[in-house]
Amino acid sequence: MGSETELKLPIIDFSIEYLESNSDQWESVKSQVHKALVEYGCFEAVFDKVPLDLRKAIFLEVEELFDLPLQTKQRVVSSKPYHGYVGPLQLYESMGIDDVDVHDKVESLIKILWPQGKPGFSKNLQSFTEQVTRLDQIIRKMILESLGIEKYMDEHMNSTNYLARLMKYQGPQTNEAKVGIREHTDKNILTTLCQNQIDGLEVQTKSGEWIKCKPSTPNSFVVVTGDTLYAWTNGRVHTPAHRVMMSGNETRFSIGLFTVPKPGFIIKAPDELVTEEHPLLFKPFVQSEFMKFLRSSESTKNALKVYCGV
Ligand SMILES: O=C(O)CCC(=O)C(=O)O
Ligand SMILES: [Fe+2]
Repeated sequence: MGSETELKLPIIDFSIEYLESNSDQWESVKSQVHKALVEYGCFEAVFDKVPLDLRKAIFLEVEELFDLPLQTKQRVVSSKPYHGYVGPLQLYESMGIDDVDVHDKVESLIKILWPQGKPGFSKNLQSFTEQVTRLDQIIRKMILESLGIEKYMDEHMNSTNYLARLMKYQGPQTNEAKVGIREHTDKNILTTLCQNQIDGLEVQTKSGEWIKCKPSTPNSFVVVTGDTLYAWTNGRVHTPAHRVMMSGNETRFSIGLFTVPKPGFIIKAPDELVTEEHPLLFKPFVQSEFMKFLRSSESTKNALKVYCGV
């Protein structure tokens, strides 16, 4: 019998003591990031700056959070889609935490869920966020450098906020795969995902095959680009469709850190990336307005093109 080779995401190692700009290591990792994002819009990042006991602790706390009564979770509301509490849907529920890198914002959310406070969770979430935002910033710096648009670095870095989303997917109690979160592209800039030991994330290649993500180390994260990065780079990086498929009995938890443009910030491809060979793909747009459009439109497929395609 011929054995099918399983498709795998590129694996990029960021576990280097000092990943300094301009060092040989930096240049090597940068070119791997560039290649992976052009080809897949996605890769596995090995990053050992989040200690494993911190990961373990935070996932236990995420589990506790979802075990709170539904009425308590539903107190976390937001007018923005996928911010605040979402669910419970068939297998899925999630809790969005806006500005997760801003201590007071996190504290006020925790007060809603645990009026008596939850110091362990607050501290762990802060340490986790500090490290994962570092990884996000290294990757974004590498993206801008590899596209030759370093002059926009400060403007770009200052134009974003961080949303964290804690997610729970119930096992469907059958070996038949069931949809946990349906196929979509992310609408933000960059997403960094980490999961408990239960797999389920699948990423589609440009040729339409699905890659089942099986993180190769306990220190792994999956990094996915969003439509806004695709638009801002005028199509230089791919933005992949992805979904979560669940089977079996076990519950999957994941944490996503989403880099989101600040409300009102105009996404406009740098002149350097608009050429005869690469004509402008999207008119300048405000991501928060696009999100409102998405909410009112029927289909999310090619939504950005429908909204502001040239
Ligand atoms: O849970 C995951 O691993 C993926 C979640 C996801 O794709 C999303 O929230 O946009
Ligand atoms: Fe996603």
